[in-house]
Amino acid sequence: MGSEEKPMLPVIDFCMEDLKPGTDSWLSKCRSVRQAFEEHGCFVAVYDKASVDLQNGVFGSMKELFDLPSETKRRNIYEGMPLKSYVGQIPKIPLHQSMGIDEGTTAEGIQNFAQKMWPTGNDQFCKYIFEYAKLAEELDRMVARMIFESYGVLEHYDTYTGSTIYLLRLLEHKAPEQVEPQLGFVAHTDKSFTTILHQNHVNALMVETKNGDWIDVDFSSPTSFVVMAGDALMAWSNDRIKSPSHKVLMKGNETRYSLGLFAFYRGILQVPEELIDEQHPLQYKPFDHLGLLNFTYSANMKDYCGV
Ligand SMILES: O=C(O)CCC(=O)C(=O)O
Ligand SMILES: [Fe+2]
Repeated sequence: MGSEEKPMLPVIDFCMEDLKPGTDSWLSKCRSVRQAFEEHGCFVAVYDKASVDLQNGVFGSMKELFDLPSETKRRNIYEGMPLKSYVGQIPKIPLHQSMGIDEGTTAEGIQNFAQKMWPTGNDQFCKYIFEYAKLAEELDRMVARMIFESYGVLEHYDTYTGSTIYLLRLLEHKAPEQVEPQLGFVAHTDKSFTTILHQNHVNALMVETKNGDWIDVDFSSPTSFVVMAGDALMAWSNDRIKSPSHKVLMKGNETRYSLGLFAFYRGILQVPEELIDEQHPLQYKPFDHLGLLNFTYSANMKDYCGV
């Protein structure tokens, strides 16, 4: 009994009306968030703030973007910064295309990006992407507060959020060319502090567990978001939280659109004293988080700032 059950990520509900700091439900969510991060490095958040109009608008806008000619999409270039630039037509992962939007939660950042793609502007695109980014940012802030609070270092939270910048990545994965599942995006860990993922109804994300199994993540519901720990949260937490390896494996015959909101700290991050003890000796030197943006997906945190 139960042995055939598929492994699943923890699901944490953020929809409650009274989810406010100081309440009992808030404290219990803080504990759930910490536990999910420590056990899996990620979880599915249920967050019902996106209207049907916003959902349709976001995924419709993404289709319009990725349907642009390759020469146009290549205008989104940041020299030496693979996380921000246009990625596409890569022989190893032909189904994958992605675009980064720098300062992706600001109207200006989104408008600058849209200007590169549509020289006469695209108000609809900007409206929907901005509205979505704000909502994902709100969820990220709430999770960040819960992380700081659950480790007893809430006083660092304001400094942290005051210095966060967000990179928004828009991704398209085409259906596989054959019947067999095909890799959409290679296994990697994120370089962010936290990442918020959202997608259309097409599931394809897989996350590696601590014992090396791969879990299929179902977040096909419009109210589901994946919250994932990046390498910077792993280092900040002194390895209490591990950034999980994840990849995209495409099946079926539909195009998948997904969005990743990556939180980066502008400045030096370091392990709080409270998180260092005999069982958890210091693992990382203070590090410049934005410096990680220049690294590729294969960069290793221990090489960057291990003690
Ligand atoms: O498309 C997804 O769900 C995951 C994308 C991802 O892992 C990334 O952009 O870092
Ligand atoms: Fe990722």
